[in-house]
Amino acid sequence: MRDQPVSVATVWLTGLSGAGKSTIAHELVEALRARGERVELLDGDELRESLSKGLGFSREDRTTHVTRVGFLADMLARNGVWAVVPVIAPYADAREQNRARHEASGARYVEVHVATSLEECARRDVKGLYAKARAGEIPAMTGVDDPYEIPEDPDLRLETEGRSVRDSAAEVLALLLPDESERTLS
Ligand SMILES: Nc1ncnc2c1ncn2[C@@H]1O[C@H](COP(=O)(O)OS(=O)(=O)O)[C@@H](OP(=O)(O)O)[C@H]1O
Ligand SMILES: Nc1ncnc2c1ncn2[C@@H]1O[C@H](COP(=O)(O)OP(=O)(O)O)[C@@H](O)[C@H]1O
Repeated sequence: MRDQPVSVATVWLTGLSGAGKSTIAHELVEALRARGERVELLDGDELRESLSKGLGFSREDRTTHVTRVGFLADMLARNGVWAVVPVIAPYADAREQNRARHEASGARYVEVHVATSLEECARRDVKGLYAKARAGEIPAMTGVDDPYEIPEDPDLRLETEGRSVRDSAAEVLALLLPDESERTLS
C-alpha cells in the first residue's frame, strides 16, 4: 500500500539500438505493476507490427511512427495508465512534438536518455544489426549512417556502461516515484 498517490507519466526511453531501453522498460513495468499501478509497455518493434505497420526507417516514417506512439502514450497517461516507451525516437523535433502534446493535455512526460555509447551498443550488438549495418545489409542504421540527435535536456541521462540493469532501472524509478522510501525491483 502506498501512502501518497503517485503521478502517472509517459516514460520515454530514447537511445540507440542496444542501449538498454527494452531491458530497463521491462524492469520498470514489473516494478510499477508490483505496486498495483496500471501500466502499458509500448515497444517500438511490436508497434511496428500493428499501429505503425508498413512504416520503415526514413526520416518521414520514423517521425510518423514516433508521434503516433506519442499520441497513444499521452492518451494512456492522461487516463491514469503509465506508458513505458522504449522507442529510439532519434529526432529532436518528433520528441519535442510529443512533449508538447503531453504539456497540452496535462499528462506528465518523462524523457530518459539511455546514454549508452555507440561503441558499447555495437559491442553488445544484441540483434546483430550493427554487424549487418557494417556489411551494408541495413541502410539508415541509427548512429551508423542515420543520425541520433542527442537529447539536450532530458529529465534523466542514464548511464548503463559498467552498471547492472537493476541499478540503472532503480535510478529511473527514483525519478518516477521520488516519495517512495522502498522501491520494488524484483
Ligand atoms: N535502420 C535501423 N535503425 C535503427 N533500428 C532499426 C533499423 N532497422 C531495424 N531496426 C530495429 O527496429 C527497432 C527500432 O524501432 P523504433 O521504433 O524504436 O525506431 S524509431 O524510433 O522509429 O527510429 C530497433 O530496436 P531496438 O534495438 O530495440 O532499439 C531495431 O531492432
Ligand atoms: N545497466 C544496463 N541497463 C540496461 N541494459 C544493460 C545494462 N548493462 C548491460 N545491459 C545489456 O544491454 C542489452 C540491451 O539490450 P536492449 O534492452 O534490447 O536494448 P535496446 O532496447 O535499447 O535496443 C541487454 O542485453 C542488457 O542485458
